Amino acid sequence: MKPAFDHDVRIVDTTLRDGSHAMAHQFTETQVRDTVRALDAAGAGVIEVTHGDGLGGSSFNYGFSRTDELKLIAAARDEAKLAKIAVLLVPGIGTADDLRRARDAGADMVRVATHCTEADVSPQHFGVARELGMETAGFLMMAHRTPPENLAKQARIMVDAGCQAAYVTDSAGALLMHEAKARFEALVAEVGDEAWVGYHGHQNLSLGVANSVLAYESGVRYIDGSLCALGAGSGNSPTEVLAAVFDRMGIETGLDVLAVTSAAEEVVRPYLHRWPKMDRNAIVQGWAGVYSSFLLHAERAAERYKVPAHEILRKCGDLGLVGGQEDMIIDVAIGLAAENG
Ligand SMILES: CC[C@H](O)CC(=O)C(=O)O
Ligand SMILES: [Mn+2]
Repeated sequence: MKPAFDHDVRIVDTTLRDGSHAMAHQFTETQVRDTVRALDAAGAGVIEVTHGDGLGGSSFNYGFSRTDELKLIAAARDEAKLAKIAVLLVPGIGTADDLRRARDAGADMVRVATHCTEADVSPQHFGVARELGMETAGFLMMAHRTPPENLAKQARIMVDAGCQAAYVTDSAGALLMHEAKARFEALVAEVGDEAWVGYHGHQNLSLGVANSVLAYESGVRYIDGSLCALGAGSGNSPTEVLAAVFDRMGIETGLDVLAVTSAAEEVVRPYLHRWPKMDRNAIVQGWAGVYSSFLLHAERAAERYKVPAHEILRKCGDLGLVGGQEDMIIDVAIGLAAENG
């Protein structure tokens, strides 16, 4: 059953979840409160708050959070007058109990994320979410790595399990426009009568906003963005740009363009240590199809083993590494260091 929402398209802001990768998971409660307040006032419908790798992500493998994510979720719930609060859950990183705790802390929606060919690990979590009365969405990550017809079959598994919005998740920012469109159309044809279709883009090849327009034209109605593009790799489609572009197209997002640009400029920008950008490393991620959240891990390994980060990332692409294999980045760096003598 498709949840109702008030506008032509539901923009889901993930500054405080995907942006956690770019912030090395160091968000403070004050930053979260200020960002939620500004987004909520600007008309954001859904704001996602979690460790970058989802509930339970704070760990040696993915990076420790500065502030307990349940505290951040509760703070977000406290600040949001109208917006729903979403959390991300990767089965195996987060558990059903993590989801129950997030619900108690005030989360209204969960987005269950699996690799694009592994949707069959998600039904349990959709079941728990629906029992808890939460809205649901499903992320099919690294969507460039499987053909449109298979991605649609994976979306079908999620929707049959209780997912209300199945996402084409371009984790590597690798999808060219025709590739993205084929996936949008395949999902809309397969599940569009029962569920919404969503698009989550990364800007590694600078196509997040263009693909968002194509997504809308293909029938996609959940579209992700982040203020200042704050997200993994070169970041996500900037929420403030989506607001402006859809406004020019006459498509109602519920976002006030000037208020959301102020949220980006005056609230988020001052706390950025690095503004996500399309530098060599991020472009290689889009070109070679590498999971965007590998960026900081690869840069750290590059420093430690004295090999260029873009070479590490390219090798990760050649090896076909997927989310959850962050530890392999070290192996790759050690291997390259040995090869380079
Ligand atoms: C599970 C973490 C990951 O960052 C989810 C996501 O945003 C993506 O795959 O792009
Ligand atoms: Mn992402």
